[in-house]
Amino acid sequence: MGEEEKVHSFEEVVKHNKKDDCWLIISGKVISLSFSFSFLLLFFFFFLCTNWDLEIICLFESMILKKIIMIIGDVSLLLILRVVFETFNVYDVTPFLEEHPGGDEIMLMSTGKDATADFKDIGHSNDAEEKMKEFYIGEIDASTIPFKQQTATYTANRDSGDSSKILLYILPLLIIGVAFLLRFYSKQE
Ligand code: HEM
Repeated sequence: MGEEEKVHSFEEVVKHNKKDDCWLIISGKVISLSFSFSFLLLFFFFFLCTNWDLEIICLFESMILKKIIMIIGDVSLLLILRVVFETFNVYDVTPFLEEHPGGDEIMLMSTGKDATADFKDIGHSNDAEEKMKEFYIGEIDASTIPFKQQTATYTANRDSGDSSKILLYILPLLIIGVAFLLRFYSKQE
């Protein structure tokens, strides 16, 4: 690894697209915790429902319904802290071009964009993933990725972002909707 590990801009990375200077962007996994405000709100909603004796929110007469609401509250507590694991790593593969079993041309074609899909589609072995580490020179600053690149070539990342958005916003709304339905029916009983 010739370079010092650092955060690179997208603009800088795409310039390294030649045989004697070749950098690749491949996403990797790091474990970090992120805080979900919507699940915190959800937890407080169910906490109040089950623990406070307020007439307006404590309308669940049935014990089974109360238990269900308590479980949903506990699950939302667990989801307040989310594990996020995606980072865009930069690799200086210049010294490896000649010896790459797939050839140098294919590597050069993967420069200037997110090469994660290219790398994964080949079905590289664990040894290849170990080898990658030798060429790691830092991460890419996500805010420097142009919008077009983010939508066109950062598909894998965008998809995982969409699914986490569904989990973060639609799921709490659905759960609250179900809670109100349960409350409505338990009132009628
Ligand atoms: C740091 C980046 C990369 C490293 C360290 C790497 C390493 C390797 C290694 C060790 C192999 C031998 C087979 C294996 O062990 O899986 C291989 C094969 C191959 N790689 Fe890569 N590779 C990298 C990036 C890429 C990229 C971006 C492409 C673009 C599509 C690519 C395409 C191929 C192909 C086509 C083969 C041949 C597969 C075969 O013949 O079955 N590689 N690579």
